[in-house]
Amino acid sequence: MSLTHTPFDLSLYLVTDARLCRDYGLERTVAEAVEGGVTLVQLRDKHASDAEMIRQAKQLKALLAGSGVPLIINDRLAVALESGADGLHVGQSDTAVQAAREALGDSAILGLSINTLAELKAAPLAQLDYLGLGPVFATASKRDHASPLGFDGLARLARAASLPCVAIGGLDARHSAQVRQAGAQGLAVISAICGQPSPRDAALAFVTARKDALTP
Ligand SMILES: Cc1ncc(COP(=O)(O)OP(=O)(O)O)c(N)n1
Ligand SMILES: Cc1nc(C(=O)O)sc1CCOP(=O)(O)O
Ligand SMILES: [Mg+2]
Repeated sequence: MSLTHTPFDLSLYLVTDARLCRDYGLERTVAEAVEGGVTLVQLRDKHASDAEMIRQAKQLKALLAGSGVPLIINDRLAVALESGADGLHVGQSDTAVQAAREALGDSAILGLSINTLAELKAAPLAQLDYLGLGPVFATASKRDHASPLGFDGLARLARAASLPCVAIGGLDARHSAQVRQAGAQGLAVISAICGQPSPRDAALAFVTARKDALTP
């Protein structure tokens, strides 16, 4: 199947946590992070109702208009459908990929979390646009996360994957080069941006690290 989805760039993928943003607030965090160089945003909120998340998603969609940065919804298919977001990210215990693809259509960006080669083997890759590989390291940002992969485990998964991959879990700008050497296209982060004194500078640090890694 050939998917005709919205273009997206996995280089620096911000996954939000409104509680972690504290006084700075979700919208200001996202706006500044995009100024700093975030290329994709995922609205993730384990506490909000669907209605609240739809409201937040619509606000973020308006804020991102014209930036070229797509908005992805974590877990909730109904929110993705109702809010006009650009896509959905599901985990192994969320809505099945096939059902999500059928509901969202071919233009939506659809991502799946992967922690093991068995999960990768079982994944319906033709229905997907990207894979989230993690956690690379243990992290306080996700309760009951799976076993950390380290860079070797990340490389094993990225090598075996035939889709673009983004690494997630315990990452900061210092890990940019190693993540790319392991074969992932980019880094997905929560706490390295949300709750930082300047989300803009925090995002910029990833961009600088990437440029440094590319400079001979
Ligand atoms: C880019 C990206 N990768 C992985 C995840 C984790 O998804 P999931 O396993 O469903 O866990 P929750 O985020 O729902 O707690 C992600 N959200 N984004
Ligand atoms: C949302 C999420 N998913 C993970 C996975 O392994 O699938 S790790 C994670 C949390 C990432 O947050 P931080 O950048 O603060 O470590
Ligand atoms: Mg999930």
